[in-house]
Amino acid sequence: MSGKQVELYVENLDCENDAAKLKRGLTGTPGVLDVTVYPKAAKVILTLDEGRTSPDAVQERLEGLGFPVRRQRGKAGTVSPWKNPKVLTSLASGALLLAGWLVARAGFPPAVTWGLYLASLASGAYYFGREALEELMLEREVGIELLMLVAAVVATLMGEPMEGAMLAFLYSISEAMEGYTEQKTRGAIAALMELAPKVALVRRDGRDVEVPVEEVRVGDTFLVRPGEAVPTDGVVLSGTSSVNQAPVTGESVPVDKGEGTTVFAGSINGEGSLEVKATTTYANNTLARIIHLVEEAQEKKGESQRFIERFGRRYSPLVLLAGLLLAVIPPLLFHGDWGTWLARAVVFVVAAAPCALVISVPITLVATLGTAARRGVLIKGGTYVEQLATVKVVALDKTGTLTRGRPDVTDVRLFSAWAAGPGNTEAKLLSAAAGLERYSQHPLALAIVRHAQQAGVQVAEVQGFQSLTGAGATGRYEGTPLYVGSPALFQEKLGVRLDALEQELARLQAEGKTVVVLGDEKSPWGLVAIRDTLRPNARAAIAALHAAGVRKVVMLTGDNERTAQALAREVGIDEVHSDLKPEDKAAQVRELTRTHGNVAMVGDGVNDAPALAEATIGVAMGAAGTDVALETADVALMGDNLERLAYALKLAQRNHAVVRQNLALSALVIIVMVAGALSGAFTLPVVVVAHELSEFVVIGSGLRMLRA
Ligand SMILES: Nc1ncnc2c1ncn2[C@@H]1O[C@H](COP(=O)(O)OP(=O)(O)OP(=O)(O)O)[C@@H](O)[C@H]1O
Ligand SMILES: [Zn+2]
Repeated sequence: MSGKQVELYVENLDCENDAAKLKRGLTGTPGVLDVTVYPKAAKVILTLDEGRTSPDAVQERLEGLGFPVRRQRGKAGTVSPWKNPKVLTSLASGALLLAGWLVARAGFPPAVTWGLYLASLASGAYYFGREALEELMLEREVGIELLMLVAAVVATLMGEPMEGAMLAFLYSISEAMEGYTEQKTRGAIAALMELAPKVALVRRDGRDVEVPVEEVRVGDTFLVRPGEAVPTDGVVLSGTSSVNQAPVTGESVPVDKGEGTTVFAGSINGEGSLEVKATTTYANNTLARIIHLVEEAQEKKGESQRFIERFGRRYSPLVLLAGLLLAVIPPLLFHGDWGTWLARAVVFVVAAAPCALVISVPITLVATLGTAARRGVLIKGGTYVEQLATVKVVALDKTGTLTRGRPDVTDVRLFSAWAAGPGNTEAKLLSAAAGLERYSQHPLALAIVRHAQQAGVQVAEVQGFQSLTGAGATGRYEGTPLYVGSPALFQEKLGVRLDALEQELARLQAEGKTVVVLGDEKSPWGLVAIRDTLRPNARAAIAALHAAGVRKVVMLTGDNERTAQALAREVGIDEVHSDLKPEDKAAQVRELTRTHGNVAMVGDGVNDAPALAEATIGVAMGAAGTDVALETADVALMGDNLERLAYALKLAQRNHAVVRQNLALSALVIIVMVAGALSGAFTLPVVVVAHELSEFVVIGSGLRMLRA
């Protein structure tokens, strides 16, 4: 059964409890086939059977459940806290608490004071109390909310209504704060969408008309004037300009754009005017996809978060049980005073509640993922952040990763024996080589075809083209089989000797050039040397990786040893593995993982897909233009800058440090407070305040990851 997918952003959805409630509310609604809730993004993705329901009906249902639909994404960060019901009930609770206290001091009868305190308790506990009970009854789980509710109610029953009310008020305000900060943190990424303009100047019937960006269709031509932002992704039809694409790639150095180049939504045009053909709709542009992927990543918990959640699920019931035993055992067995021990039990339950512990990981992670994305590094979930922090080896593909992947022919040499034949010229060699290579997508093939065309050579007709993966290609030229490929293909597979040009070959390879041989089954015709330029900052990027604590930077390539070594020396690579087939690359990655630990593999996905899949973390570079890389990589560097990987490693290490500090701090606070509670040194107000303070400190500390 297939249905229509609808993506909705809703208000008031800010934690797992809300998510569970929303899911319960919608599941079973007629026509709703599937519900996926993204609490951190405040987003719901629904699959609807349109025959039985409509998006409007579902919106109404959501409104009824207390989750009204927001009109636009990206508004998350701008939602006013004064409209949030959790904030409002909490503030009411505070006001009533204050009133109760004032009234008590003014000497009003206790009934009035009690009334105000009880109202404060009810208002403060309205949301978390309901959550506590729903969790208990529907999911059979004891949550922190229940610990707090029980403590507040028991304190009140013991004749301390002010303490009960204060607990409810402080806990509710910290909950509201937590929800609000999380919303704001994740809003930071959705706000990127605001960078794309609201209207586009589209050419319709020969005139330029302003239309809302949502109405731009694929294939439309739109105009981007100097200084304007690009409304959606497209290919430049005419004009030249330098464009700042920082929202997408995180790099504010302007990039030159001209006919045939790609521009991304949200980029800021420089001095020139560009005419662009839209390649995506507004909803599907790269910026929107980045936001979507980050929102998904923010839901994907890392190992440590899952561990803490599991721990929390077992720990909270134990706290409640221990509190119960604490209240009854000493009085029953050791003649303790009932009142004293009940009070201590209440203090203990609050002291031991693991609020700060539970929040420390997710808040930090949400901030880290958002910050990384704004700097052009898309990390697909908590697990990868954790693994990035402990990367030991970085493996790099050569073509397209260390080099630009747009090689050029530098030298052509003929074998004298072949050149002695009638009509055997460089032009004929190039014509035949280009005839074969025009069927191949390999960067080397493109270089050869381009060179032949520039030399004004007629490209020959070749039949029966066949690609020999990782070695070259073959086809029939003037009736005989012809081969183009690596020297190894000729020497080992075909048994053709290359002696006459052996020295020349070695010299070219030592210069870092890739040498391709052309020849038939009996004799070689000539050599074509091709050089790909190294990326300008490759050397700096590799130094940065070492500085970030990477033990080994390794090159994995299908090219020959000499060429690979020459390039590796130029950029400071530690180890080279050459002449690798795609499956050999994967095997190398496995071996590196076994001997050193976590391996990050950077590649372009052309002949290294198996290796990318095998690595702990598969990293794609220049992912902004290529959909597949963006979707399949574990970490996507949006721009073409390898230095961003070192940035990602450092960011992950900082995330790791902040999480560790947070966990240590919250554990320490719990230990001190529990000790104080058991010994009777701390009263309820003391632990409540300390508890909430520690939570604020942890949130504030996690938010440090927003700046990096
Ligand atoms: N279409 C082709 N034309 C000429 N030579 C080819 C072709 N395809 C492969 N080869 C030869 O086979 C070798 C290995 O190719 P492969 O695609 O595995 O790796 P690569 O492009 O050299 O480098 P990397 O593995 O770093 O991407 C090339 O260096 C080249 O010598
Ligand atoms: Zn708390």
